Amino acid sequence: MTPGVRPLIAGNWKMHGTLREATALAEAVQTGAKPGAELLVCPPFPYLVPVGGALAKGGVALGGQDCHAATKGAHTGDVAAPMLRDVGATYVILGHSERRADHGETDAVVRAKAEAALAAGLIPIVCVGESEAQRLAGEAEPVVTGQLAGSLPDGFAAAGGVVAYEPVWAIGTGRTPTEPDIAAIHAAIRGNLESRFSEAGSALRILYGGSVKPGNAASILALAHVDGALVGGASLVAADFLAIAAGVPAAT
Ligand SMILES: O=C[C@H](O)COP(=O)(O)O
Repeated sequence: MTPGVRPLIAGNWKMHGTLREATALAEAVQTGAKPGAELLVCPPFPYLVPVGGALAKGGVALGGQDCHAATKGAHTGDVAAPMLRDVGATYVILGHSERRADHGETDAVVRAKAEAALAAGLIPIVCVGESEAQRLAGEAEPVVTGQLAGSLPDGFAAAGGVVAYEPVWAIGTGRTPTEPDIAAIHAAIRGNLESRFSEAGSALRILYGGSVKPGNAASILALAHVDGALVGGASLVAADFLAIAAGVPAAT
């Protein structure tokens, strides 16, 4: 955890759930939210408005899982950043490895989307992370710093942008890097952010994602430069998501 930085626990619901399940989950998260970490949920697009309604009492932020780089136009099936802002989202996840893999999103595409998010007043959560082959080849750090260089727009730090480190091989697998390995990559990300954005880079939040569960969250969140978590599967169960948030070190 970075001193003085409010941690962020973000739930990426991916392509899961029904309308009824989404609103019930949002209500349960809001009811159980405790002071401490900032909480964020990112439902599928069709559920943004009802989930936003379920969160109307405040205390839990709403985010999208992607946006287009353009503000409007002939882009069938896509959603523009101003539309997300219009329905109450304040964050948007960008460059998730599933988007990079399923939709061929390059660093340049992610950067363009992040610029659109910033222009719309959304805080981008830009995801980076190495494949298993890259880790085994000892390339995790250069892969991640290369993705940062290509994906982060210049206005990222001024807007309080968030980086999420998600090793691709740890997503949904129940496997995680060792804590020293997580700490090493987060330290490298911090160094990269400071070298590009100077002092502002010291306060940006760096989330860890990849098989975060109630049982491993507290020790991961206690690591230096781990300022929260991007949670997939465990964010679909309110009790688990809230237990992860409860693992944030008390001193922060
Ligand atoms: O965005 C979230 C990540 O992809 C992590 O997913 P997971 O917690 O199911 O491993």
